[in-house]
Amino acid sequence: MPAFKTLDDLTDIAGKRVLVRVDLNVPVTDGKVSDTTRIERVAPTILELSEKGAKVILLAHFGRPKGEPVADQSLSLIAPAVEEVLDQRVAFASDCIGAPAADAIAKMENGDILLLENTRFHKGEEKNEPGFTAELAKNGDLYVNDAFSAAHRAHASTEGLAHHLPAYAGRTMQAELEALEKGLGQPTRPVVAIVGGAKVSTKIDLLSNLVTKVDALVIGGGMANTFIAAQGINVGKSLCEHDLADTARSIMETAKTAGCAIVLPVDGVVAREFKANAANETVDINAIPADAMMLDVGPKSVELINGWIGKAATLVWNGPLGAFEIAPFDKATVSAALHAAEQTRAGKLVSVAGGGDTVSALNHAEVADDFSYVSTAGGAFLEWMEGKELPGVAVLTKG
Ligand SMILES: Nc1ncnc2c1ncn2[C@@H]1O[C@H](COP(=O)(O)OP(=O)(O)OP(=O)(O)O)[C@@H](O)[C@H]1O
Ligand SMILES: O=C(O)[C@H](O)COP(=O)(O)O
Repeated sequence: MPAFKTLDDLTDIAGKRVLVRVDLNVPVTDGKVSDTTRIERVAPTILELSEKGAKVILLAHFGRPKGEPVADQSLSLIAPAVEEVLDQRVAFASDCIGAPAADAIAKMENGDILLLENTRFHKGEEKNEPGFTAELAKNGDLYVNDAFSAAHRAHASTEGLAHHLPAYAGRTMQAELEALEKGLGQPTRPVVAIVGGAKVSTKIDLLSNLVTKVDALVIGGGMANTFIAAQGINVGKSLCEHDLADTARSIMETAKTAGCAIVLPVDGVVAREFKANAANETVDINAIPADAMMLDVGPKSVELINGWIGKAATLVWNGPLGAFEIAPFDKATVSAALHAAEQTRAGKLVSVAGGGDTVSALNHAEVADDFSYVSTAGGAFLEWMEGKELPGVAVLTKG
């Protein structure tokens, strides 16, 4: 375990302004939070600080707004869900720096909770700009980072602030690292990783290292399309990063050298519209129509994937196999989740899954409680798995 200060070291904090970085990047459907797991996980830290009389000021990002305010990425949309989970009033400030933040903080009483607007509405956040970080730091006396799932980002609110204020790990940060170390510190082989989802460009690079650590890498979801296209197969209108074809090919080469099997879909469920119950058909991977998109892996692929889950002693999973939010494109994810849960219950598998939507998919399949461990982190979890130093964790250990 990294040596950092925790909430146990924060005793006399009544009246102190504590900036708490949390991850509120939660799944939203039709404007409503569809999975509150990430909020539930940070609730203990928020409530403990509030009970100790601190003024609890929440910092978070939501989506990828590129340094400009975007209405549907405002944290005001998430605030009601935070209030509901905490069962406490949560005030909201329309900016994370400047007068809106300062005014809202000035009104706080001891124990109050305030949520500041999306940190990514400012370019300085992702650039970890000293000027922006100093503006954020003005609003606090202490800094607590409880956003393990954003700890792979060296941003102002996840890394920079720890250089300005006395810094502490929150309860979830602590618990995630302990649980991952326990479950995956020395994994029993064979280790099978499933990587799917939609964040292709930010996750694909991680795979070249991951294939040297695991025995098989199953690629599904939007991630698979880039690999399929890299083999010269037409993926029609599927989510695909064609300019990452070389990266995909090089990952497959690295995997071959490392003796890691790469498992790609052999069939897919395609549709012309990205919506629930869209007309769909199951096709061979070589027969994706030019005007259609693959929204789920097909039944033959599911059989293949479940076979690999059956062979695994340890399963590491980030990213759904399809667009599980819209029926019937949840079938592959649900089937693999049920199989992994069954193997885990039978004591044959250590199953660790992580990621905002991945957790939501496991909840949808009603098996989250059957997995050995469910992390809130997706990208951060994969980077941890690679053995990479996470900037948001490393900075907390610097004293
Ligand atoms: N074939 C596909 N086409 C389009 N979208 C897909 C496809 N397969 C999965 N997805 C989408 O991927 C999204 C989840 O991907 P993502 O990489 O964000 O996973 P995650 O578990 O949330 O990880 P993280 O916590 O790192 O964000 C879901 O919204 C799902 O609809
Ligand atoms: O959802 C996540 O994995 C974290 O909140 C990080 O989000 P990001 O990939 O947009 O940095």
